[in-house]
Amino acid sequence: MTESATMQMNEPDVHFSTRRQAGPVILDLQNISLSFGGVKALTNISFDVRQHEIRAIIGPNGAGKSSMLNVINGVYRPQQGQIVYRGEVRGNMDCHTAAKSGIARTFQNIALFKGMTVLDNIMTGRNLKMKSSFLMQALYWGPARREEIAHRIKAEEIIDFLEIQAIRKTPVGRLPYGLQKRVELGRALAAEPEILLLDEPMAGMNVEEKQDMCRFILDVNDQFGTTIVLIEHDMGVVMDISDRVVVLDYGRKIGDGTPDEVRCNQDVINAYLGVGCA
Ligand SMILES: Nc1ncnc2c1ncn2[C@@H]1O[C@H](COP(=O)(O)OP(=O)(O)OP(=O)(O)O)[C@@H](O)[C@H]1O
Repeated sequence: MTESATMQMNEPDVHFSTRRQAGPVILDLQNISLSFGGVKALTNISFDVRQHEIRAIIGPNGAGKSSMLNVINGVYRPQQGQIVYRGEVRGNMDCHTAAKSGIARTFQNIALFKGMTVLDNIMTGRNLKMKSSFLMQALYWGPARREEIAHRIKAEEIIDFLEIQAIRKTPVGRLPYGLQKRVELGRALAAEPEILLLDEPMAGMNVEEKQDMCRFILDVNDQFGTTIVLIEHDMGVVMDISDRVVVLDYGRKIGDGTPDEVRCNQDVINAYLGVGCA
């Protein structure tokens, strides 16, 4: 554990302008730079995420938001900088290890098994929690059977929580887009993550679907205590549900603060928002 990280973990709770009580820093991104050949996707980006907060990443197309999520969940390895997670400097971590350590995510384009039912898709989110060997699972024998039942109960709890009982046996490919997004959230929740990364959870949704998704995100945060990092282009949603917002533009950080602070930041207005806070 680094000295600075230790100090951060011991910091008292912080109360943001909105309703939540945020805890100590759980994730600290320090001077992250990432390039793809000559393309600089991220340049010297630093920001932190506190336990139990909802942290938004916003910015124009190509700003580096998805790349940042991919750095956090180990898909991309930055050429520079370091990540401190739960007080420890994280070495080279692949996405499997990141998932095992409590980081789950959803994707900009839905990544579900379209031919499988809602229940089976959510069950795939339990894979990392399964302890039985492949052989025991194949034979569906003894402990494997008991384990499978326990995982199914957990999946059913998530289905109840997300109010999708009526479609639990429906193949995902037959569902409207908004419900598919909800199932994808369910699959991520099935891993019981400590940090949930949501890449444009409201994209392509109508107003009613967005309201539902907002409610579920707030409920996940509130009832499970899950820390949430989300990318979203709907500024009404971002300003409404986030505790703090980090703003990227051309791979650089141009703003960081509460929704009110970011809304009134002239660099952010010029690069992205267009209109001020007056
Ligand atoms: N795998 C990759 N290979 C090469 N270039 C990439 C790769 N991934 C991202 N980039 C480039 O990095 C930059 C940042 O892209 P990124 O997708 O992170 O932005 P974004 O803010 O998420 O954009 P959007 O809002 O459009 O999803 C862009 O110039 C993009 O073309």
